[in-house]
Amino acid sequence: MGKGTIHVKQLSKTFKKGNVQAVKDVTFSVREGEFFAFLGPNGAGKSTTVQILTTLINATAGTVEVAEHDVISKPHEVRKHIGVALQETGIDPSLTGREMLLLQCGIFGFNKSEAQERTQELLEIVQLTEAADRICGNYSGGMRRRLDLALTLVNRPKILFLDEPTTGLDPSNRKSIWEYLERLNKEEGTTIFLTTQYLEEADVLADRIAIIDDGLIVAEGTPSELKSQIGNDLITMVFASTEEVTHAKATLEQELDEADIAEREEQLIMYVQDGTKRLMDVIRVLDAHDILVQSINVDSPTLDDIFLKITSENATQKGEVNYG
Ligand SMILES: Nc1ncnc2c1ncn2[C@@H]1O[C@H](COP(=O)(O)OP(=O)(O)OP(=O)(O)O)[C@@H](O)[C@H]1O
Repeated sequence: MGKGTIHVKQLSKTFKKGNVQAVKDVTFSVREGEFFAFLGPNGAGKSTTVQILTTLINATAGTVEVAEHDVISKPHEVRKHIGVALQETGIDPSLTGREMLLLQCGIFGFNKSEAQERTQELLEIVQLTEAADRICGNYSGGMRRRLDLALTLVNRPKILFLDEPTTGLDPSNRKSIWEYLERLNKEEGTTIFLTTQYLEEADVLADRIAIIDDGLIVAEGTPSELKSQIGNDLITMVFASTEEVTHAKATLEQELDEADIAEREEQLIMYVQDGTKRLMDVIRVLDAHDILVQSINVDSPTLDDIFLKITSENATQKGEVNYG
């Protein structure tokens, strides 16, 4: 236990409007000082979960404890220990960056000199010292995100919630946000709960990842645990047409025991434990059946592969279309 922990049990949220079940019986915990990523496509239920965890909306069912307090019965206690940066920033375009920060310090009860000191410190952390006295309305998207991050850090929160903090940013701005977050997590021990659609972001930053799809957690683990779930290697085969792909898949499944193969456009992806050894079998089968393959490679899986595999299995189980 500790102020930097999150415990979520059987959390569900149904929006009456449209009768949308946005979150379905979700259970997970985040440890003190952990960097936790909630990874999922558009509409998966990430923002809804963040809004419940940060006391902004109520759950339909389940229990949520953040910083050792129940979000329903003790929302004010929870808010004392958290920082929240949502997708829409709460920045007033007519104020300067410095004014925004001073205002935020005031909200948290800092006196004038404390507020000035903390503001200067935060401007330096997010590298906005030079732009501090310009109005926020003229800031670039990246600068606005950095200011937003600084605003969430004013009260030195034990837990920081970030809802897609780098969506829409260019690679260099994304990288600098990553660096601040890593520093904050490593040096200050801040627990970070981050939602993202970017696999690379979760892979680079997170100690642990939960993959959410259609309101359900479909996988959870460290980046390497998730990668090893689907085999150590991938054999990727490219064919000239989708008919060839379908024919090759059926043939390989018939000839090779327990072949785990997915279709993706003109490609077949085969999940295997030992890629180099299995490659020989694959070539032998394709050759024996006169199936022409345009290219064939052995690679290690990325989180992208895991994501596609898991979410397509989830869709198949529900009888929806496969990604193939
Ligand atoms: N206030 C609301 N009223 C009705 N439905 C809602 C509301 N907010 C979200 N939803 C629905 O709940 C589902 C989950 O939405 P949510 O915003 O949590 O997804 P997300 O994973 O954050 O997506 P994105 O990456 O696009 O932000 C979606 O189907 C969405 O349309």
